[in-house]
Amino acid sequence: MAPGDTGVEQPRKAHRVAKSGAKARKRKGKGAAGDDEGGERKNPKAFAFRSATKAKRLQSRSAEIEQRRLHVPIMDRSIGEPPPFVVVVQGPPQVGKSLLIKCLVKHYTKQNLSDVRGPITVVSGKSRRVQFLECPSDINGMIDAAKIADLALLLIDGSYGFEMDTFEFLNIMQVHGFPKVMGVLTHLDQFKDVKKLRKTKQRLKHRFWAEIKEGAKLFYLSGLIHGKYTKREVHNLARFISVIKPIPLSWRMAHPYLLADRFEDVTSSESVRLNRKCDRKITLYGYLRGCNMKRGTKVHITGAGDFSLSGVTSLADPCPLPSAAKKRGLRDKEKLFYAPMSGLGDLLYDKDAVYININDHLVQFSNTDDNNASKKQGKGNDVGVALVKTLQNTKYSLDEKLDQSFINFFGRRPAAQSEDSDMTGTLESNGHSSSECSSDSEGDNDDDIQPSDHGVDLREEVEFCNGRMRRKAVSANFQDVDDDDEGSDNEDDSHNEDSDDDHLSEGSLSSDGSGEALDSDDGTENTSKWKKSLLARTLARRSASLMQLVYGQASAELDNDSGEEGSSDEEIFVPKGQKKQVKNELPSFDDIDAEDCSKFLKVELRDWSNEDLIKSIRDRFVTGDWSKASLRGREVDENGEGDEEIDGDFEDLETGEVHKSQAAESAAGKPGVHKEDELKVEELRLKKLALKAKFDSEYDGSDLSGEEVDNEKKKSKREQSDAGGYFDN
Ligand SMILES: Nc1nc2c(ncn2[C@@H]2O[C@H](COP(=O)(O)OP(=O)(O)OP(=O)(O)O)[C@@H](O)[C@H]2O)c(=O)[nH]1
Repeated sequence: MAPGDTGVEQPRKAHRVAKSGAKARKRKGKGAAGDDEGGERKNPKAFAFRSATKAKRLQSRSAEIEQRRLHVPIMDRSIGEPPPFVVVVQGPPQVGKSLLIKCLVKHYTKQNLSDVRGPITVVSGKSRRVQFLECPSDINGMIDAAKIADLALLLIDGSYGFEMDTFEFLNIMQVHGFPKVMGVLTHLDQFKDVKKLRKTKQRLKHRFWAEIKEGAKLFYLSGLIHGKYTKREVHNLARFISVIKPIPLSWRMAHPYLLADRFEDVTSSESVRLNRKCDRKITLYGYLRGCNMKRGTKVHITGAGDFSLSGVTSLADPCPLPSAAKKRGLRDKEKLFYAPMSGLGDLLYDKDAVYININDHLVQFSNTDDNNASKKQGKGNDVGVALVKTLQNTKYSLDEKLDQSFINFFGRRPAAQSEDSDMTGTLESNGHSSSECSSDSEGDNDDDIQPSDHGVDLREEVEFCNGRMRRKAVSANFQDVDDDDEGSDNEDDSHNEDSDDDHLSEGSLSSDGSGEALDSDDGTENTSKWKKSLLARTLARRSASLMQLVYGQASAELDNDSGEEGSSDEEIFVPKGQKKQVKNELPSFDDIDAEDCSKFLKVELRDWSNEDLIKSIRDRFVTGDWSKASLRGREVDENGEGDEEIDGDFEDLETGEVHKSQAAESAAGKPGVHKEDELKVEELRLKKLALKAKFDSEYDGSDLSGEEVDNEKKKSKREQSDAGGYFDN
């Protein structure tokens, strides 16, 4: 029977303070320390600094703490669970990006990923999720990835060295707010010599530090075991990824953005059937980052433009944190990953449907079976069967294909051929053969490599290595012995006059290959030299203007245009407003498509700091001289542009003021001079009208008949007589 059941409360023992043992000793120790503190307070001189260096260090430390305290605090506006941490895996082609993501996913989730497609979300800890994204190897993909990266893993092929892709990505990241960056060296198993490996590691590390910062993290993946990176190395890397703290970037925190991990076309099939090119409705799914997104706001989809948002809905978290996930039953496993594009995941609850995902490798497609069968048949494959199968597989008819195709009259990339020829040139001049290119950067140089503090001299070297084009990034400060020797040999042949700092950039064989004379002014421009080749390549990619190819330079046309404008005789035949159109070839602000504000239109703006320009419009305001403007209006009138009488006397009904017209006032002053002017103008006008009539009589389709001309003449005479009467008064 339990004692509580008796209903009588047992008396509890009072606590007795221990007088001996560990606790008592501890208590005693505390007391002694207190005495010491007291002693320190009693005799402060005894505890003063004895070393000046130590004092300085302590002072600077306290100053640093104080400064940090004074910094503007960063507001954390996130509500609830934070969205997954975006890890962008970037590197040149075939460096091992997909393999690294697969290994990391395996480490976190114990799942084998067959294909890396789209963002992959995994739970990396009790309160942390990570979203892996493979960065495409093209510039546009890099720009998109840099915008959302919280951590960038820069993969570098250790056996080859740095490639231009890495530097391009670093540069792009600098523009979009630099996230955390970690380097990962791969392909290190291709080194046979341990000493060489050590030297290369050291060299690449210092090069990496010079580019990012002293002490930046660089991981080494020493090789593959069963086609995967070693568990230990992946484990270490995963731990670093799990503990890294993202840098809060103010711009990102103030703007809502979303990395879509799934999208669906929800356009009704009927409207698609009626018009294949109809406006589609797309639903995008993803974790919202930054701040809240409002309905009706415009969203920019990278690479597609601006669109209006018709609605935002919050859905259940597809990859909840272990703490937040509610188990529905014992059979419910914790979902530790979410990768709909890669075919990972099971059940998916949507706004209006539930999806069951089955991994691609578990699904038996009849198509795949056919392919396998045809593969098995090998060379003895029946041609007829293959032909029929290809016909069955045809997606578009010939007409549709013809509709989509275009005929290329002129080469779209005229510089591409030259680029290729330059590449071969580079290959020859460098003397690298495809077999040796993987190990050409190694040497037995024992000198210590010192990272430079300022701009690093960088040049691009295009090579063909293992059957593919690679853009090696070579820098003067971090070159090894082999490269130095070869480089100096080549340079001795061709460039003898180069200075220490500039010889590498001068001797560089960039991919644009135009033999451009690079600036050799000072070391500060060194970092931007490689970007020139980037610009040249972009320009080369730009399609040629058909107009320019047929009619020559546009500048000549412009000259002609301006010449035509000068001739006053022909002005008369230009329809009203047409001249203006020709002049304003550039679109004005009114023409800008409000829907797509992502397009940048070059609009000619006037320089309003110019005094003369300001004076020229002064009279257009209420405070200006309106009498002049009215005169101007009349002149225009007299030139045959309009019939309305603008000027004249009028009385301001509000103030009761009577305004006299300029003409009337001037008539009172100097009537003779004005009369002469008027006559001259009238003469000119008649002359022009006569010319116009002559022109009209020559062409049948003219709008102005002879009768109209007569009417015009009569009208002008009447006006003249009116004016005369006016002056006579
Ligand atoms: N020997 C060796 N091979 C590696 C290493 N890392 C990757 N590979 C191999 O390199 C090849 C390319 O790997 P991927 O992961 O497909 O490279 P990737 O960067 O995703 O390639 P792309 O997506 O085409 O840009 C694979 O066959 C890998 O097995 C490494 O450290 N050592």
